Amino acid sequence: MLKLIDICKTFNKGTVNEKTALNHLNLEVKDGDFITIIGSNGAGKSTMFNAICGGFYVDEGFVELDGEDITFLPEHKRAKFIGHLFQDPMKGTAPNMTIEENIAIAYLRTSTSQHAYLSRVSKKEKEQFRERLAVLDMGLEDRMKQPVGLLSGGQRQALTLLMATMIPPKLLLLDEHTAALDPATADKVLDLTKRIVKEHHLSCLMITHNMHSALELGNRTLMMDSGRIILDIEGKERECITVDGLLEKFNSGAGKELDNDRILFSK
Ligand SMILES: Nc1ncnc2c1ncn2[C@@H]1O[C@H](COP(=O)(O)OP(=O)(O)OP(=O)(O)O)[C@@H](O)[C@H]1O
Repeated sequence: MLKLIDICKTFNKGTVNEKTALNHLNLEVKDGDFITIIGSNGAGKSTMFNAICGGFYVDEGFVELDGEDITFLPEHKRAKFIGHLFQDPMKGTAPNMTIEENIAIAYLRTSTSQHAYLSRVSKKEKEQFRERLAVLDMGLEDRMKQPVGLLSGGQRQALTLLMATMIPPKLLLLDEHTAALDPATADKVLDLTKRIVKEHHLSCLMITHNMHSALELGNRTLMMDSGRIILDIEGKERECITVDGLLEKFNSGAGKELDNDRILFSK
């Protein structure tokens, strides 16, 4: 459903700070794929997500989604069908607006109606928001009139996930979305992620620095280095591989040892 074809992206071209972040990268995501992504520091993982969601236009190559060329579609238009979560729980929600208003904005995001105003969200729709919030099991359904800025990082990340999937996106991008949370909260948000992805049969790409999560979640794992995908495993090969085996594959694919301490600590 998603195709990245020969994508190149270089930052600060022609200066001493020139950096090739994506180097002829190719990827084909099948409908319903839940892909975990792991890689060295500065491998280009977040840049690949930006290429997909339109954070910038790529220098070379094409981005196709469901057969449509979206290479030059602006980010705000792609946001109608691509959900994107970041490591920072403060991103993705408006802190001074209430939980209810934030959800309403997410709900109206895909609307093409000229009358899609917050004030037009009906009582019945608000009741649906409440039901969805209750599923998070964080008591947020009783705090709908409170500003989002009062929530903890974990509550905010769970809410952002709910908002990104309120109207199921064609593609969900998760950029280390649990990395800033304490372990117990991170587990809760990961569980929720699994449930939501399964419930809506979403196609999902998730960057993680946790090698166990990379192998346990989803159906396919990519490893990246120097702007390229150096390993792409699924099926039996993925089922049988251990964390050490994955590291060995990285070393032989990249021709060097993995330099990401956060990943190595999670081993
Ligand atoms: N806007 C930018 N301007 C200049 N250089 C950038 C920009 N964004 C990314 N880079 C550089 O491109 C390279 C790839 O960065 P990217 O953030 O995609 O890596 P990553 O794999 O997500 O890394 P990490 O795991 O360390 O977060 C890095 O060298 C980074 O410094």
